[in-house]
Amino acid sequence: MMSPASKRRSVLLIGCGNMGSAIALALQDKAANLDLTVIDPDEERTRQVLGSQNKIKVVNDWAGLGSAQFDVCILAVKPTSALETLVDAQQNLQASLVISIAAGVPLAKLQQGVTNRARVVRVMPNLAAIVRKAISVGYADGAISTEDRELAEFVFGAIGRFQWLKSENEIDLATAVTGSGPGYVFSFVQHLQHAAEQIGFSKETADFFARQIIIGAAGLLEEDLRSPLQLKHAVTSPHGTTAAGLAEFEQEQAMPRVIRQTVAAAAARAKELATEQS
Ligand SMILES: NC(=O)C1=CN([C@@H]2O[C@H](COP(=O)(O)OP(=O)(O)OC[C@H]3O[C@@H](n4cnc5c(N)ncnc54)[C@H](O)[C@@H]3O)[C@@H](O)[C@H]2O)C=CC1
Ligand SMILES: O=C(O)[C@@H]1CCC=N1
Repeated sequence: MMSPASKRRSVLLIGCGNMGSAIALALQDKAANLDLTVIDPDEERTRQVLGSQNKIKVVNDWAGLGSAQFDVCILAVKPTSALETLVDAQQNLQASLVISIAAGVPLAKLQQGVTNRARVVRVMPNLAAIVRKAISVGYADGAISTEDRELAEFVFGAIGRFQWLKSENEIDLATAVTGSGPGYVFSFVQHLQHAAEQIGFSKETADFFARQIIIGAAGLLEEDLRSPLQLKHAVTSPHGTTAAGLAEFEQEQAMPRVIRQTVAAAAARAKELATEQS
């Protein structure tokens, strides 16, 4: 079998917002064998975000696609319009692997909008796709072919790391961790910045500090083999400043409870989204 990287394929990306644009730009850079078409009603913003130095074709309605057929379709619209959009696209997706990144929209629902139910995959990436450091998780049912699995791995490999999950339930749970996770981290940075301002630093300095702390810590998590716990111990001198700070931060009713409740609330919302769709 030819590897996904060695065969020329056409890709239709539906929806070019935060995630769609990140995926389109990564595919353009990293997957030279893919011919990319993007459809989004906001053509002007789409052209602006994608820039002009590429071969991506942009259209703003289905008529712009004519009778073109695509090997792969990536569905990157809001969950509420996922099925309706797939139905609209159906005539152009007769031979497509369809990959939906819409949070919470069940596989069974997506399958209602396609002609070949065996060729639908759910993937949950995250916003770090913009810098090609996403973690994406995927789920497909047993009917999916090995070739389609490899194709999905290839496409999402362009934006970072990829892992298959064993059940559809897991993809909704992962959405609350990996999909939403960058949002929790940005909230942490935002509040760290505010705290630095409160003890006297200017907004600009506090912003610089808060960002660099995360960038430095992320670099350690990427390059240093120690566990997060070991790294934490390396920062924390006995009776020192970090120990004093962590004594507040790690109180059971403080950060540990907040993180647990945050992830549980997001997971509950992912489940609700699934029922809203069915
Ligand atoms: N933002 C994030 O961090 C993540 C989002 N997701 C999922 O990705 C999907 C997109 O999210 P975002 O990119 O944040 O949303 P967004 O609102 O930034 O982008 C949606 C895009 O779809 C376009 N659109 C609307 N109707 C359309 C149609 N009928 N045909 C083609 N394009 C249409 C809009 O003009 C917009 O550009 C959602 O389903 C979300 O659950 C998944 C992982 C992470
Ligand atoms: O907040 C959301 O619903 C989407 C899914 C994961 C990240 N953003």
